[in-house]
Amino acid sequence: MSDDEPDHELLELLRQHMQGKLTLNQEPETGVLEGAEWVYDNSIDVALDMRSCKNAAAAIYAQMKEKQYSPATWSSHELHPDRWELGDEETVAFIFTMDLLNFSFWSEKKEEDRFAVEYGGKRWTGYWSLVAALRRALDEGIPITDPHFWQSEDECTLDVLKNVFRCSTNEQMPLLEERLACLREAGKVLYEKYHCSPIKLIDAADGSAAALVNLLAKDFDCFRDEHPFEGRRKPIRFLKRAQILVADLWACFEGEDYGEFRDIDKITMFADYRIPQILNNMGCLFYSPPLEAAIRAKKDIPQGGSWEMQLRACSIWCVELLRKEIVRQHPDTQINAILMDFFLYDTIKEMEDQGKEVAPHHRTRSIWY
Ligand SMILES: Nc1nc2c(c(CN[C@H]3C=C[C@H](O)[C@@H]3O)cn2[C@@H]2O[C@H](COP(=O)(O)O)[C@@H](O)[C@H]2O)c(=O)[nH]1
Repeated sequence: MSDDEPDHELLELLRQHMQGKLTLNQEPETGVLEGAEWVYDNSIDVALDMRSCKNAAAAIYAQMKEKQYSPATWSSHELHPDRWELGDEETVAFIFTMDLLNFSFWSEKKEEDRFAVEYGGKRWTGYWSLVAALRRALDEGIPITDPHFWQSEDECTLDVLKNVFRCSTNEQMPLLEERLACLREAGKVLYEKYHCSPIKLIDAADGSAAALVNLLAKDFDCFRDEHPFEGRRKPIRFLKRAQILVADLWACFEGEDYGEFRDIDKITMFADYRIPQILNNMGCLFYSPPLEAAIRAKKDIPQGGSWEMQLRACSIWCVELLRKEIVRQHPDTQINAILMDFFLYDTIKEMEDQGKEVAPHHRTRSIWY
């Protein structure tokens, strides 16, 4: 083709693009933010206070800077492995197992009677009791992070899991049967689709955080945290444990190797029962009187109900608005929704440890968070 001849192929591509017909290899999206905004726009029992959000954004930024929050903060927690301690493969297996079971630790018992795990000379409750129990099992030679073990109905039994989660009080780890079902399903899916290896699953996402979240939601029932909401055609996607799994990999590996994701900033806050609590405490999130009364009375808030969906979605949207405000005030910041979430979770836990008076978190018993 001589220089003065038009490149018809390029012109055709351009024409298709101008007509919106050209779909370049578009990066995947999880749809979590879109769903959260939709529910926020249609919420009547949960709302945001924009003045408090503006003040909170400045306070969160200042405290995160002061505490130097970064991906490395994750491994600084005593029970979290850093990537060198267990080696890459076992670290990935540990994080996958942890976030497969990372749900519903709250208890109505008094502090001394609630489920707790003794490990490393300390008493661990809540999320940390899970991490401590997994470490203790590995120390005792129980292959609790091995998908082959999870599949075995002879080896990985409810009694074995009761032993893994044994504790010194008379309260059992909540939803133990459901946790066993998660392990069993994950073992089966990993065997059928990923050569029994979480690393093969990560490789299949080809460096995209959104793709990995979508793969987890597509292939594993127990990660498919999406639910219908009043009149909306598509389910609302929270994908909390799928997202926190990607976030924990990113943080533990500090954005390298099995933690390297080019679109990590697409991960949102993780819709659990702690972040709504601290957002409410900060005045950012507030409730209709009946919902406020139900939460303060520690009433059961049914999973999938309108109240619970509004709580989770509006919390995601609130953190997104806080993040945008922080970026507006500090355009060069590395702070993303993951680090904000980690900070908010750690903060509410510190406030509780210090005995600070905070309103209760909402009570929903579910495998999703
Ligand atoms: N949104 C959000 N939810 C989180 C975490 C974590 C722990 N992440 C660690 C990793 C890095 C951070 O720095 C943390 O040290 C647990 N959870 C959820 O909370 C609940 C447990 O509460 P409690 O029973 O009080 O321990 C339960 O639903 C659990 O899934 C988080 O980070 N964000």
